[in-house]
Amino acid sequence: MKIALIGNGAIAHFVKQQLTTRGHHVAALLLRADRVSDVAAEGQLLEIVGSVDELPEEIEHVIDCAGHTGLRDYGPQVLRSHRDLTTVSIGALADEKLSGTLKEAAQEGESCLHLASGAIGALDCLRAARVGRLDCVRYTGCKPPEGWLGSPAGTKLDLNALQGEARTHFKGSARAAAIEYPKNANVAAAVALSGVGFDRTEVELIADPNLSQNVHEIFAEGEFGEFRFQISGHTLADNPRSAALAAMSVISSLEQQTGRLVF
Ligand SMILES: NC(=O)C1=CN([C@@H]2O[C@H](COP(=O)(O)OP(=O)(O)OC[C@H]3O[C@@H](n4cnc5c(N)ncnc54)[C@H](OP(=O)(O)O)[C@@H]3O)[C@@H](O)[C@H]2O)C=CC1
Ligand SMILES: O=C([O-])CC(=O)C(=O)O
Repeated sequence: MKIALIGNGAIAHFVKQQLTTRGHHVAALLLRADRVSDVAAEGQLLEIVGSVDELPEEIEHVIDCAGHTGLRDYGPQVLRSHRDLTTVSIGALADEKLSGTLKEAAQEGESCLHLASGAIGALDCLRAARVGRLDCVRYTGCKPPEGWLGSPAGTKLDLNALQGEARTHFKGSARAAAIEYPKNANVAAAVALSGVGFDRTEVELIADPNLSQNVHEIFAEGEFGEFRFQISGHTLADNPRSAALAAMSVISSLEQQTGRLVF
C-alpha cells in the first residue's frame, strides 16, 4: 500500500521513519503549497506536493499528521478521492460542520476516516461502558508549562515563569477544550467520542511545573461500575507538546486496518 503523509512536523517525522522501518511505502508528503520547494530542496526520496490533486494516482492511504487545519483543508477531498484517511487531529471533529462534511465525503468516496487513539489508552473500555448507562466521564490533561506554549494557557498564566503548584487554566466541555486548544486537547476529543460525547465530557487542563511528562487521566462511572485510567507519556524530542504515543498510535491504527498485526 502506498501512503502519503500530511504535515512534516514531529509526529510526521516519527511516523515516516517508523513506517519505512516497518516495510510500508511512504510515497508522498502533502504540505502547504508555499513549503513545497523548501522541503523538496532537502532532497527527500519521495514526492512533495502542495495539494490533494497532485498526489500520485497510486496513493491509497493518507495519514494526517498536520493538526486541525490539515484535516479541515485536505480531509474532505482525500476521502472523496476514494482514499482512506487516518488522523490524529481528533479535536477537529468538535466542529459539527466539518464532522458532517467528512462523513458525507467518506460516503461519496466509499472511503473510511480512521481515528488514531492518540496519546491516551482505555478508549475500548469507555466504548464498552457506554453500551450501558454512563453517568459521568471526566478527563484531566496535565502538561509541563512548555507543553502549553502557544495555547490559550499562555494568556491566563505566565508559562515561562510558572513555579510551585500546578495551575488549572481550563475547565469546561470537551467541545470547548478541543476548539480552544487545537494542538493540546485532541485527547479530550478522543475520550468524548468514545464515551458520552463532546458536550457531556468534563475536561480540566492543567500546567504543572513539577512534571516532565504529559499526564492524562480519565475517570468514568456508570452502570458498569467505576473506572480510572492514567498515563504519563514522554513527549517527542521535536515537540514538547506532543506525546510519542500519539505518533505510535498512528502506526498501530494503520497496522490494525491492514491486518499486519504482530501477536
Ligand atoms: N490525538 C492526539 O493525542 C494528539 C494529536 N496531536 C495533533 O497532531 C498535530 C501535529 O502534531 P506535531 O507533529 O507534534 O506538530 P508540529 O507542529 O511539530 O507539526 C505540524 C506539521 O503540520 C503542518 N501543518 C499544519 N497545518 C497545515 C496545513 N493546513 N497544511 C499543511 N501542513 C500543515 C506544519 O507545517 P508548517 O510548518 O508549514 O506549519 C507542520 O509540518 C497537533 O497540532 C495536534 O492537533 C498532537 C498530539 C497528540
Ligand atoms: O500529546 C499529548 O500529550 C496530548 C495532546 O497534545 C493532545 O491531546 O492534543
